[in-house]
Amino acid sequence: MTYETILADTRDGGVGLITINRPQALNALNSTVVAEINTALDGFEKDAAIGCIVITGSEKAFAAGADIKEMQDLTFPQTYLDDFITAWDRVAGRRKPIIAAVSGFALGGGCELAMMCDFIIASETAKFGQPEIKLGVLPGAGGTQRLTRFVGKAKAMEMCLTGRMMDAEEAERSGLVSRIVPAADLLEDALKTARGIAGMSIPVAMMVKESVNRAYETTLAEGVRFERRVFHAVFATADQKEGMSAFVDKRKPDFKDA
Ligand SMILES: CC(C)=CC(=O)SCCNC(=O)CCNC(=O)[C@H](O)C(C)(C)COP(=O)(O)OP(=O)(O)OC[C@H]1O[C@@H](n2cnc3c(N)ncnc32)[C@H](O)[C@@H]1OP(=O)(O)O
Repeated sequence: MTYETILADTRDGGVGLITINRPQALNALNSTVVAEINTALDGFEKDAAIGCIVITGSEKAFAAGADIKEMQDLTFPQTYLDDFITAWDRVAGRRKPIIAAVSGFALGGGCELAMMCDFIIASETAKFGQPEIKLGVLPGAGGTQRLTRFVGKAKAMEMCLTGRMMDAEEAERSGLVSRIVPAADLLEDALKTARGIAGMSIPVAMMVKESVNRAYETTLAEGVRFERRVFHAVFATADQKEGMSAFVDKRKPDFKDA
């Protein structure tokens, strides 16, 4: 796995890029890769220059799931005592926006990792699926819950019960991915999108992420109340003054993340 910081140019913000790189196993996610992703994310979250993160894989595979060879001999006490898979949840708990740039297979834990990100940009070759049932298990990194929220019960149930894959078009139609781009443009498109987000006020982008995520966790009334409190709070930031002044002055805003 590699990760790098792409520093800000004059207008846009800095982006953290994580590339899953285990080609011999179609980027299957073993515990080392998951630990490396978390280490990279820890660094990006602490780095004030980074405003958005992109996680990607290769053209053939974003990730073909959790590493089956690592899991095959595990016993119940081992999974229970080690709290197997729970380390993956740290991706979903991150505060800075994360984009998944998906080409090729995003299966099992690969699909679950993509769904833990804030949105998915897919190449036209992307294939999503939760095939765990074919291995005699079920999705264990949130797939039954997140897929259902993205695509609804009927499709999620069918995919989890049959292991059928969904292509990029169906995934876009169903609300799993935000956009489809040509495979050759995927990374540049995701990085451009990430740079744009990183060029906003970073604390405000984080508040947007937190507020949208509330929609998944609470009632509409509670969610709207939360949004209203956060909305009032942004008027205490210099970035609100800068953003609105820049609009009135017909110039580009220069956010200070303050
Ligand atoms: C998160 C939790 C709790 C669970 C999971 O994620 S369970 C895993 C879910 N994923 C899968 O079941 C997908 C398994 N992979 C496949 O079905 C196929 O590899 C494929 C359809 C994605 C691609 O098939 P293809 O014929 O193009 O390639 P293969 O020859 O099958 O694979 C190449 C190479 O990669 C190894 N590989 C692929 N996926 C995994 C995986 N998830 N874990 C470990 N290794 C994987 C595959 O064994 C082969 O390696 P060898 O050449 O050494 O046999």
